[in-house]
Order: sequence, then structure tokens, then C-alpha cells
Amino acid sequence: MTQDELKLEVAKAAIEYVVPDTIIGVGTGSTANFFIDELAKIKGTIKGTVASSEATAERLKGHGIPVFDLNSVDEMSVYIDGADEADPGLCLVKGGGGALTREKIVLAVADKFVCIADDSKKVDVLGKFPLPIEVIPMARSYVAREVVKRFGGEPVLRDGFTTDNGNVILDVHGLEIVDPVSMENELNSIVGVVTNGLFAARNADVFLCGTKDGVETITAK
Ligand SMILES: O=C[C@H](O)[C@H](O)[C@H](O)COP(=O)(O)O
Repeated sequence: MTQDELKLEVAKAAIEYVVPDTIIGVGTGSTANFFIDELAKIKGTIKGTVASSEATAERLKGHGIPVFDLNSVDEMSVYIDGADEADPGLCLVKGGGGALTREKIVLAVADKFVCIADDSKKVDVLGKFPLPIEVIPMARSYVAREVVKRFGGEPVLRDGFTTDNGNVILDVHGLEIVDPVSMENELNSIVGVVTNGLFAARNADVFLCGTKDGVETITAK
């Protein structure tokens, strides 16, 4: 099976977690795109969605799926999104597409987080995938120095990329993230950091993992 076929399988499996007559939070990226296309087939059963990026909003609207402003929403049954890495505790690295901040904000409102990804994203320890940090542009050198001082690694500015919020991304290479919750919190305490791509303080509740033998449903260990 190709990676795209595995993504399609987990996207289909995620439809089981869509609660009728509620608002659904929708993530960003190639796996989330497969989910959006599946969601379009049952769009009449939900109240609508909240999008975690401009790209996702555009794709949802293209299918005629209602997209609400998060400020007008106070309840969301589930948030469904991909990931760049997932550890056995279902702590994640996200933000490969640069949407980490809006993803974390939308997730904050949701009752449940269902992560969908193919099995190449499963790791024992997070950090092989460079950890994205969204940074206010004027703070990028300061934040990079602080990251190296506190955690090591090698922060690299994502060249030519601006987030939906008008900020830049530092991708930190070479980390071995053994305590994702404390690293997430400490990184977020550095002045100039908007947020980082660790989803650990709020991790996934369920990981639908696409394998060649079918979709594995993993809950946090
Ligand atoms: O900013 C992007 C998101 O965090 C994505 O969920 C993540 O990068 C995974 O994307 P994909 O499904 O394309 O591998």
C-alpha cells in the first residue's frame, strides 16, 4: 500500500468519530485533506466545522461544508488532525505544514482529539522530525539562542515561510525529547515564542494508525 492509501484509510476510519449534529475541528496537512474529502460525503449530518488554517478553510468551503469562526463556537465534539510524529504516550510533534498554533487553539476547544497518520509517524522518542516553533519575527534570533542554551539542538529558520498569523517558524533539529510535557511548557515560556509543535500537555486521545494490515486504533499508554 502507498502512503497515500494508508492516509485515505485512516481518514475513512476517522469518520466513525464524527458526532452527528455537532461542530468538528479540522486539522491541516495531507492526511487532514483526505479526511476533509471523506467528511464532505456526510456533510449533511454535522452542524459545521472550525478550520485550523486558511488552506483547510478553503478546502472545506470548496466542498460546501460550513466553516465557523472559532469565536462563535463554544462547543466542539472532536478535533481530527494528522501529525509528524507520535510517541507511545500519544504525545505528538506537529507543525510540519506550519499550522501548529491554530491547530493548538482549535484543539483547546474540542472534547476529544483523534490523530490520524500512517505508521511512518510512529516513534519511540520524539525529536527526529525537526520541532517547529512559531516565533514573532523580531524575536527569532533571541529565541534561537535560548533554545540552544536550554535544550541544545539546531534551530533553522524555515526559509521564505510565513504562518497564517504573520510569524516565522524555527525548525529545531537534533533534539531527543524524553519529557515532552516539560519541554512544551518551557519552550512556550520563552518570550517571543507563540507556540511550539509539541502536543503533549494536551496529547491525542486516540491515534488511528494506518498500517499495511489495516487501521490500528491506539490509545495512550
Ligand atoms: O502544520 C501541519 C500539521 O501539524 C500537520 O498535521 C502535520 O504536519 C502532518 O501533516 P501530513 O498529514 O501532511 O503529514
